[in-house]
Amino acid sequence: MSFMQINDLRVHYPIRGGFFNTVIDNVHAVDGINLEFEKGKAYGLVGESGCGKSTTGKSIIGLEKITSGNIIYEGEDVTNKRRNPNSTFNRDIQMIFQDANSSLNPRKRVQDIIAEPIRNFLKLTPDEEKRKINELLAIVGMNEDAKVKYPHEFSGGQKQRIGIARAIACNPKLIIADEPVSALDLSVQAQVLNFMKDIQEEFGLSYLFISHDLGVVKHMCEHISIMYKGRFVESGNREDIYTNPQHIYTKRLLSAIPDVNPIGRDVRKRDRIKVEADYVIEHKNYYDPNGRVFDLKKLTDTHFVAMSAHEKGGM
Ligand SMILES: Nc1ncnc2c1ncn2[C@@H]1O[C@H](COP(=O)(O)OP(=O)(O)OP(=O)(O)O)[C@@H](O)[C@H]1O
Repeated sequence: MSFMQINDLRVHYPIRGGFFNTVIDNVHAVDGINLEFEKGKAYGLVGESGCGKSTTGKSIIGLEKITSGNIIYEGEDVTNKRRNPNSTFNRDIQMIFQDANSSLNPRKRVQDIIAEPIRNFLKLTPDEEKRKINELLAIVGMNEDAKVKYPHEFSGGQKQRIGIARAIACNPKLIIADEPVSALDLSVQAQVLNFMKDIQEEFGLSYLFISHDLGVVKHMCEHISIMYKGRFVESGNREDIYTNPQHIYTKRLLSAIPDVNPIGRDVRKRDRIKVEADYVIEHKNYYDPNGRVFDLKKLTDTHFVAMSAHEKGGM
């Protein structure tokens, strides 16, 4: 049973121009996506730069204005209530960002950064608040000494842990993690990801994990949506997406993952090209009205959009 549903979400940014600076067009950053969140599950959002991943995350939490669509949280339409700082929705849905530097106030000590949501939502006594902050620091594997320090005194991985401590302070249901590890060294990435998995299990958290890295998403998420130009071209569970991708764009993303095992690399590459080619031949009639079989290399963005629209029954 899902606790939150995102229905036909669209976020369009106006493009202004001309002498009177009027709206001449719109960027369809998010263009009709649907998502459902169940307790304790991790959902991945993958796609190349500019496809609309961050806009999706930010619009869910209320940092971007929604053009149309709605967000239903625990049975209630919260689309126009997301910005209310004291709402249950604001407490239960938290976000962590790629750049921990800019999401932690450099002028505040760690204890005040972590205390922010606690003061807003939990109304604890000063002693209870201290205990809570110590507890949270212990959960994210940090020493109590960290409390009186400022963000610049920590490494990237530690800053991300502080951001996570703040995010989990009020027992959220969902954490939207926008590229949380891509600014970190590989070894630190693994530590933070594993730690995020641990707290997911411990607290029954759900994640919306935004990344351009299919390897990271495979490690973290059981359900994955592949995004292209503001739409989902394919959604499914991890096994389906990685072993039996249906959409050519997914196949292309997967084939772009560097293959670390040299044995059989050429065979795998040939197999991938063959599945792409089969797909193209099978679907040639709707993206090529003349019935021509396209050369894979000549496929353009327009074809991908046409294919995804067709798969949704739109063409
Ligand atoms: N405030 C804005 N005004 C106008 N266009 C915007 C705005 N924010 C984002 N866009 C555009 O919306 C599209 C989606 O941007 P978004 O940041 O969501 O992509 P993304 O998939 O998260 O990319 P990346 O992985 O590079 O962060 C892009 O074309 C971007 O240029």
